[in-house]
Amino acid sequence: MMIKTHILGYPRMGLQRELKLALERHWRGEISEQQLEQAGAELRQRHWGQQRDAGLDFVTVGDFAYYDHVANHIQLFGCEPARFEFSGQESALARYFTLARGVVSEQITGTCCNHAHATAAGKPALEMTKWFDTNYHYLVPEFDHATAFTLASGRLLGEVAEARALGHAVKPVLIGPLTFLWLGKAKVEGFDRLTLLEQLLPAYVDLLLQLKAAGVEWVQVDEPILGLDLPGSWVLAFERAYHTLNTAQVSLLLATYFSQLQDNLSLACKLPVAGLHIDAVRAPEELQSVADWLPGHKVLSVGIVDGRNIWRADLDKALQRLAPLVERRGATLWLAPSCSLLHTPLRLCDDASIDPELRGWLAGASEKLDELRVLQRALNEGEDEVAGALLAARNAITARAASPRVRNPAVARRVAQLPQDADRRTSAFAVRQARQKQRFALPSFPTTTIGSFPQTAEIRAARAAYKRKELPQQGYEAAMRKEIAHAVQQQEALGIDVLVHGEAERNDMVEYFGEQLDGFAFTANGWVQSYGSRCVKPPVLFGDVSRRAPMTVAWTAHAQSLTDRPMKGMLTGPITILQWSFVRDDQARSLTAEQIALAIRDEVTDLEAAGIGIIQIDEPAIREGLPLRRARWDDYLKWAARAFRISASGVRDDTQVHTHMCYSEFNDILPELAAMDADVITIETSRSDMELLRGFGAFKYPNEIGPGVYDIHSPRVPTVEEMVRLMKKASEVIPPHHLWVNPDCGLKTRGWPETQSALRNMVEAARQLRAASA
Ligand SMILES: CN1c2c(nc(N)[nH]c2=O)NC[C@@H]1CNc1ccc(C(=O)N[C@@H](CCC(=O)N[C@@H](CCC(=O)N[C@@H](CCC(=O)O)C(=O)O)C(=O)O)C(=O)O)cc1
Ligand SMILES: N[C@@H](CCS)C(=O)O
Ligand SMILES: [Zn+2]
Repeated sequence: MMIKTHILGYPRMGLQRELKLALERHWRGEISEQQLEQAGAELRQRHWGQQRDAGLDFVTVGDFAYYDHVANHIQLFGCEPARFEFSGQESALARYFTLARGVVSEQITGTCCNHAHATAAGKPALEMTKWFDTNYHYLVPEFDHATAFTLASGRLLGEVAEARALGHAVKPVLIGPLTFLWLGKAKVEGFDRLTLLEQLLPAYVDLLLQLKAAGVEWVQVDEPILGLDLPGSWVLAFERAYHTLNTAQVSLLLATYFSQLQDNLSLACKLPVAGLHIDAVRAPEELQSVADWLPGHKVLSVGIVDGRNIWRADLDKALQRLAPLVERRGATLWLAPSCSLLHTPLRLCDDASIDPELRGWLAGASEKLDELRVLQRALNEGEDEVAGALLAARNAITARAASPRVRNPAVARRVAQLPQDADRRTSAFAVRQARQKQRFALPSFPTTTIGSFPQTAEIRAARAAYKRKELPQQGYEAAMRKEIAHAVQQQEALGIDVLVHGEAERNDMVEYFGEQLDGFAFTANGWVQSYGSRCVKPPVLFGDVSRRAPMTVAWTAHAQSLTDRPMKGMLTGPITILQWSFVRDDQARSLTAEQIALAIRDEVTDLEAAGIGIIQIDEPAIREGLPLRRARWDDYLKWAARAFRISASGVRDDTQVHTHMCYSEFNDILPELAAMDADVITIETSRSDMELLRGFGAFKYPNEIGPGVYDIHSPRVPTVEEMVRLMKKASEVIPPHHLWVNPDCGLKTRGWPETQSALRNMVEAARQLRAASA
């Protein structure tokens, strides 16, 4: 009996973000396609080597992407949207980057977010959206009646050959046909993309046959949508689809992850595939049922190591859970992380920013490979053979559980003693609104921005020099104050009503707060891809959270001292901090959220005491945190809204609380957004042409709203007319005296030239709206 190990996918960027650097150099024209391909090949080779060295039975091929793996499938199956009008002369890689980044017709110099969403005469990139409940964004395939599929790219087969030439046993990974169609978007209203399945399947069969001819035995086919509440027609389509794929006679490992199979469990077990992978971390309760239902000759791949978090695995517990399966299934049992390791940092064991004690509690992707190896050897050779490794893991788990660093009795007391009404403002919105109108005397259609201004190369370089200790603290702070003064001066010159300090001092909105809160640690190289070449370093939330000292007050008060206009304090909310961090798994997320909320509440009240009258608490990740299964929504939304209210409710009636949300659909959670009771909500709406606001109007959203009037993802400067048009559209569904005028989101990925021009037009649009409504 030999139990096998494998992974569903591995991080792509490299420890020093080598792929990001190579990509951005290529986009700037500094290195050729060939040089970029060379950098990609080196990373793949290194990462496959790590998988082999860890004793995995296969290396996984097809998880690598120069931008996004969904985009890879668009090329693989030849369904690049016709609207890009490729001439046929472009290289495949050039077309790929055009899909990903669009074509900007008006080239404006300055930093760019690397992704052009909407351009007037250029070609908008494919839309980006969240990959299930992660902070990874994929490129959305576009489907219509004319979409056709064919096996069009040799890249995957090329990578398979590359890995085999290096002597690896290879298991390619594909997104399954149903998940691929589900993730796409119908370009024509009413078009049912499921109708494309029959045409898509032959392309998959073609590919599987070629993989087989290339010597491949197993292919992993990811169908994570089996963990969603699917319409009946999609559920029914699975059987048909997999009967067709089975004709290629390759062993298929159907991979599900992130959620519970529930109603789809027996379907997943019955499909004509050779094996099934399940996420035993997110759905531990289903392991037994799957083991019962899955025929004994099929492989059961158990996702036993958490692929979504960075805690060292409890190997004793894992072995206990696996023991009955080993007895029953023997060699048809495989072990794996719960999902692709794309969502974890590559390596943490030697990260210089984390102290050795804490480091011993963590496992990045490469350490998770080692955990799999220990489990495999314990089961195949006996626990004695890995007694040392098991003991080390046990000691780490015990040390973490017993560590005084994890518990702070003062935090526990404060949470326990929190009055029930700590999440309520003193007065109802109407009373607050009247007091705030009196205090700020803002014009109708007041203008503001969402917080960040361009993170220029100079800002990043100053921070890098400060971190390397080449620039003393004083020098760094002086440089940031200069940036703030510049931002204030720009906004005053433009005539914006409510100013922001610009967030120059923040590396990332979540990492910045994590660095300043007790209970968090932060990494030097714990990068995780967010989209394309953009990465984040999620902080590690390991213990009870509390605020050591005010975090933003000095910067905000300084900014306020430079202007007579209201300066908006800028904070990140508890749910977004929770969602974009690696969070402790030893207590409920709701409790952790409450602790963060209290820390933010202290900052809010300190800002108020420092004379800041308007405070924004960003919650862009509130929707992303929604459980994938609807039955679990209510519980989450209840505690998430309460955590937000706790953070926001310590202030007077005449202090105005804003919140901001982006990257999401909100219409299905409007009552809960209203229950957050922010005085003003600014939201991303321009890409939906204000359609998103219809829901807010129909629901009679009670408080004030700033619907974004322009998409900040593009350097394109919006015209006054189009912003006036959007606001007029907004006025049809929202009472005009409730409306604010602002961009969709922060401007950190933009350059100053286009920012100035866009905001100038935005202020002029507000002026025209006021004149028209006077
Ligand atoms: C709003 N979004 C965010 C999400 N998640 C977050 N955690 N934060 C977000 O803001 N999710 C949804 C969206 C979209 N996602 C992103 C994610 C990432 C970026 C982005 O621009 N990332 C930057 C890295 C940001 C950062 O941490 N910067 C640091 C380090 C800068 C650096 O690379 N320094 C160099 C030296 C530079 C020099 O010398 O000039 C170095 O250390 O080598 C900092 O500012 O200090 C990225 O580049 O990927 C955007 C949207
Ligand atoms: N205040 C943040 C919100 C991003 S969602 C910013 O402006 O970048
Ligand atoms: Zn935003």
